[in-house]
Amino acid sequence: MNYARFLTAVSAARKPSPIRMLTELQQRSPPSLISLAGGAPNPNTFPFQSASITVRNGQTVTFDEVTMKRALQYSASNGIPELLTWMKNLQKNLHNPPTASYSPESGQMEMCVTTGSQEGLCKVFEMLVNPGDNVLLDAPTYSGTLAALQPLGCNLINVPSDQHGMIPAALKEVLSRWHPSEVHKPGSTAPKILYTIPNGGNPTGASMTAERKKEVYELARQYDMLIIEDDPYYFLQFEKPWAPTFLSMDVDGRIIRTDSFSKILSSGLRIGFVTGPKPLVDRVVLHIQASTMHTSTFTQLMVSQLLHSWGQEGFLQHIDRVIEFYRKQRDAMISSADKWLKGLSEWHTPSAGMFLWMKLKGIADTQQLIMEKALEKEVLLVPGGVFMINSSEPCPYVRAAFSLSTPEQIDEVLLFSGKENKNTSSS
Ligand SMILES: Cc1ncc(COP(=O)(O)O)c(CNc2cc3ccccc3n(O)c2=O)c1O
Repeated sequence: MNYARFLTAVSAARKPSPIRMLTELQQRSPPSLISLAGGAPNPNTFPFQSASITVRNGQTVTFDEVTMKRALQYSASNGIPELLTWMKNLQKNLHNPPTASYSPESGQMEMCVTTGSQEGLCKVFEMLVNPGDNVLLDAPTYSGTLAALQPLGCNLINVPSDQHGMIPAALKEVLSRWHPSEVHKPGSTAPKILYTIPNGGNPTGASMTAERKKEVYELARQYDMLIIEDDPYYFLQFEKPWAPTFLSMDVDGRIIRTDSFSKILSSGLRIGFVTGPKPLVDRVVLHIQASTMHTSTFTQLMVSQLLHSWGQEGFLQHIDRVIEFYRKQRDAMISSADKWLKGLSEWHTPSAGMFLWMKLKGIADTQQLIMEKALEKEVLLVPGGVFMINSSEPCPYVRAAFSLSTPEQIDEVLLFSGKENKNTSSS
């Protein structure tokens, strides 16, 4: 893979921060090292002394005075070593990426910690997307992705999808405007990246089949595209075996995967990961060096201590409990939709994630219904327009999240939606 062709001029111009390199050198050195280098503050001046966090299973995550001083100090831009190592072992165990054994220049699997996968997405887009670039994605899509991509001045091209994710034949049709042999020609406008949410899609709840992933991957090979696999709902797949990921089939080193702990450990701790070819992940880290410097050391250490005490088995047992919770929530929402919205609305039952994507019949655009009538009744849903590439286009869909409300509250909202739908479509 020639990774240079994918980089923006800004990303290509990034250089290692000398001061960050010194900090990381110091942190890798024995305590006997006397450093007058780093401008790190003296942790003895910090007011925080120790911490003990109670875990629901009765364990505690403890920061004694020595650990607390480390937790409150600067750390490496790519993430604290013990968390990175733990996550790399998990990725290898779950996805067995072909790139794990590649040489660095050939796209060896590399990872970095990011402040939520949102930071990872934002930095990956800013690394790859120039104004005027054609970018492929399946809309409707996560509004945070649109918020990160659209200001870059790129041209978003929608690839049709359905409840099983992106449709490979549709992707082939979109790509037929270009010839594979011409994508490397100077001035070629062929798309270089494709973005998708393969499991429990936001907002549609769609999950991509393994077969479709293989076909999409082969088309990415033909046209030498990178695939951004944004997968925060991977651990919220209700049925096993979990779908094979693009990372698991990445023989070329063309997958950039973003993972998140937000839906399984904590959304407020802001812990995400970018996994991808070393030449590209290293560029994201250079951007982190010059922006946030690193994700909070405190939260990384807190999560790392928990994960090391759980081990992968304990982590996956926790995931099973989380899946059971969201499966019950999903079932409650579907049961209420069947009761109150049959004939008035259309939907597909999601097999992962936390969203139900409903088309309200007889309503051209849900914006007014949601933002005025629903709010009057103290009901909040998301009008589907916010997930579309052109948010001003009328959209008959709403996104309903089954993550926070109780089954009783979900039933109340869908009862309201049914009544409103009847009134609106009969008026
Ligand atoms: C597909 C996809 N990719 C990346 C992210 C970012 O997750 P991170 O790891 O926490 O940074 C997300 C998070 N999605 C949402 C977040 C959110 C936060 C406050 C309020 C509302 C929110 N709604 O509605 C969301 O959908 C996502 O769905």
